[in-house]
Amino acid sequence: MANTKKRPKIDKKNLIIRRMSTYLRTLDHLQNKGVKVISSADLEKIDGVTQSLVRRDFAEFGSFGVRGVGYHVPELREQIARILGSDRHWKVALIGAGGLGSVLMHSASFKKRNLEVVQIFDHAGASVGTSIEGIPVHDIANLEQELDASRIDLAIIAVPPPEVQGVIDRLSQLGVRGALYFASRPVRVPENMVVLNMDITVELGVLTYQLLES
Ligand SMILES: NC(=O)c1ccc[n+]([C@@H]2O[C@H](COP(=O)([O-])OP(=O)(O)OC[C@H]3O[C@@H](n4cnc5c(N)ncnc54)[C@H](O)[C@@H]3O)[C@@H](O)[C@H]2O)c1
Repeated sequence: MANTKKRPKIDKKNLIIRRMSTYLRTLDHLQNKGVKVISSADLEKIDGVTQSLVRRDFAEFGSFGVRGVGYHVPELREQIARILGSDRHWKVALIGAGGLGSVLMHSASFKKRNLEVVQIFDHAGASVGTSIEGIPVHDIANLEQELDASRIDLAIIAVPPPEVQGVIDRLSQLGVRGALYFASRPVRVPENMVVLNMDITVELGVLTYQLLES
């Protein structure tokens, strides 16, 4: 039997932060190109949102921009960076220095958001004893002895899927408050942590939902 239940609109409040992060990426790009002022119409063209949604998103956090003039790029960039916490310095532990971990270490993404990897852990026998971008790779067996929980704000977890939960639980015990992992599987999130997942299968589900709606 066909499901007649109304399908909720996808733009729920929890997506605002995600869009704010997207606007910040755009503003970085515009600032690098020397653009000084933009309108919500410009953001609409670049980020695929409506002008009214841009304005509503900003209104959640205060009043930005000047009516009839638009948004001053450096100022708006600074305001959004402050909202997202990207204006402060975050210390990161990278767990898993294989293919993805190495790519992330060499990418500009961390620097763009003021993230600094200060410790790296992997399995003995893999890259332990080497260093990436000048950061030595430590043995995950010694995590409890060597992870400096007072210095680490969050962890990036790039280990094989079956290993992710164990790593999250150990980080939680050590008092690490946040983690991002990439495996395509759910995890139990400890109460003292914020855990996010980047998974292409999830994004594809969101995309196909939106295609059904459009
Ligand atoms: N979301 C995506 O689009 C995407 C893309 C690529 C990979 N991934 C996921 O990212 C993760 C890493 O993938 P990869 O290609 O870098 O794999 P990889 O096998 O190249 O690297 C994994 C690394 O983790 C280390 N490791 C294994 N168990 C560990 C543990 N308990 N503690 C610390 N280190 C450990 C291994 O020694 C290895 O160096 C996987 O979960 C994979 O599914 C996701």
